[in-house]
Amino acid sequence: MTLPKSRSGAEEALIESRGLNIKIGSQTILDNIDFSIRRGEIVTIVGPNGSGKSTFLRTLLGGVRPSRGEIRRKPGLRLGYVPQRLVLDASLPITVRRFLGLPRRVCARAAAEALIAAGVPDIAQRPMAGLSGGQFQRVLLARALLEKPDLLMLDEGAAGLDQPGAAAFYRQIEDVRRETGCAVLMVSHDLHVVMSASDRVICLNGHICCEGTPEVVAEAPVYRALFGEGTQGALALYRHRHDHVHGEDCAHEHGPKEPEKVIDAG
Ligand SMILES: Nc1ncnc2c1ncn2[C@@H]1O[C@H](COP(=O)(O)OP(=O)(O)OP(=O)(O)O)[C@@H](O)[C@H]1O
Repeated sequence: MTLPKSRSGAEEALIESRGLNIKIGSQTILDNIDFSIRRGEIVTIVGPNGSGKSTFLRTLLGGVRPSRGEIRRKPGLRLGYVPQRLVLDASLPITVRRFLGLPRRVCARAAAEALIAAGVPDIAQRPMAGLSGGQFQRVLLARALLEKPDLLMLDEGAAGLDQPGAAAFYRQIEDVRRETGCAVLMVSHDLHVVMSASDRVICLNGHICCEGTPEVVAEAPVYRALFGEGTQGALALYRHRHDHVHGEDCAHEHGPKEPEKVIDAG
């Protein structure tokens, strides 16, 4: 389905979901997800393991069919996707340049530009098997940028990188956003970085627990219940026992009713 033209003149969402419900077998993975993202926004989804983050991205990408609700895309929307993990056969003798041309051939110039935009201009002739974790992630980013995406989606794009590596990766994402104007939707566990690099954060746990600016979400009791206190920027992820009760309007409450101490996110 495509988005209708905006009557208000406000910028249309690139993609949005309304009342989205995803079931796999008899298990409800996601329920009642209302979401939208606009050009130039950086939105991060946080949530404990198994909370439905990847499933949500896959649903937006069209790989998972909603059981209920709808997804609407701006006509002609171009998506770029950096997957959570990609395992290449280490014995496969493939260079970065060749990898970027799979499964669709790309010209040398486009490949070079994508590598520059991803911050690794000099590695085109390097074997994929010899790349560091950070370089590998940037090649995946370059591959997503080849699509010239309106919306770049990253599923834990900085997974496996150390803190400085992850911070540098997210700075690169911000550069890409600034230079191309694309929107960015990312799943991340790097909460300390996320909190500084996002315009908006969505805390997911099968449903949207809270959302808003990083400052607002960091103060929300439900977020604190999920993620606890930070220790030198490395916040522990706790498996969430869903023991909080939402008020009628709490699912989309932007912030706590009473101010609380902001956790140390950084
Ligand atoms: N293809 C599938 N078949 C069965 N169950 C699935 C499938 N895909 C996801 N699930 C289940 O859906 C739930 C959400 O999984 P998902 O990968 O979306 O969570 P996540 O928040 O991205 O987790 P993580 O942080 O560990 O990557 C999990 O309970 C998972 O086991």
